[in-house]
Amino acid sequence: MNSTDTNRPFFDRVATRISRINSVISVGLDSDPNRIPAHLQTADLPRWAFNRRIIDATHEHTVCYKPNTAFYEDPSGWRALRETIAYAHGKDVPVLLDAKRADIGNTTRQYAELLNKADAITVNPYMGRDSLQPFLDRENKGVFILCRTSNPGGADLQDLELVTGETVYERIAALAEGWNTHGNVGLVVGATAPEELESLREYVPDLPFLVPGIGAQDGDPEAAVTYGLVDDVGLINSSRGIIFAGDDNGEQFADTAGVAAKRLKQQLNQFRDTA
Ligand SMILES: O=c1ccn([C@@H]2O[C@H](COP(=O)(O)O)[C@@H](O)[C@H]2O)c(=O)[nH]1
Repeated sequence: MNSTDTNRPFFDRVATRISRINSVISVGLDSDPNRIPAHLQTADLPRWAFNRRIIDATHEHTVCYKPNTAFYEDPSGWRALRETIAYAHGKDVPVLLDAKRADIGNTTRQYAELLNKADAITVNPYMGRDSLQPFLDRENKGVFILCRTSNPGGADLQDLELVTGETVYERIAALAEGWNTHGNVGLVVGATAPEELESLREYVPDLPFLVPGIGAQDGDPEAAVTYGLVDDVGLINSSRGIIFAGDDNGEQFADTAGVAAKRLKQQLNQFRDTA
């Protein structure tokens, strides 16, 4: 069964890939133009040249690629991203756009077009259900709602306690569960907040998590796996920790990334029930 067949629900496709390659890692393609090795800078599309080599070296360990759109939002960047998505699909790896979108109706309908080519997206719940509806309506695409983010300021708003006694992040999780009418919703919960990860897993036992924050942000890999997965389905992401693993400006950068992806897969597999 194909993991990029959009006739199948996103989380079924992820489950297929997890069991096929025995891995739960998402590789973040945050291909900062300033960090692309010198020998690729003269390519027609340096970010695409870089990503192609990273995909070649890492795909056998990778459940999903997660390009953050921040690194592609210029004309040649969008071209590089389109090529990257098609290439990942050619390796049967789904692509999750980390775009953190949402807006009022007509604008958010336009944002949801980002899903035409990709398999899943991250969205921001701040504007409420109608701002997410066009994403949620795409039944076979994954929608990951920011819940408890990994950055230090994630606590500023998300940890506030409401009059109901819940925290803001718990309220977001409860709302997300109600919005999950097609079974295509997950939450973004950072590995840098292991206690919140644990309490959210109890709060919403059925929602898979996308867990960023291991590697460069020094989050907790054991908590990421233990609480991020539901029936062994979820995505544990590392971006810079893989694609810039050696901080290697030379031609070996892709091999170094491949070794880092394999090592992370093996590290995370120690904490899975089924590995
Ligand atoms: O809470 C969040 C939400 C998203 N991210 C994104 O994930 C990657 C992490 O990159 P690393 O290099 O592995 O630190 C990046 O695209 C962030 O924008 C997050 O870190 N935390």
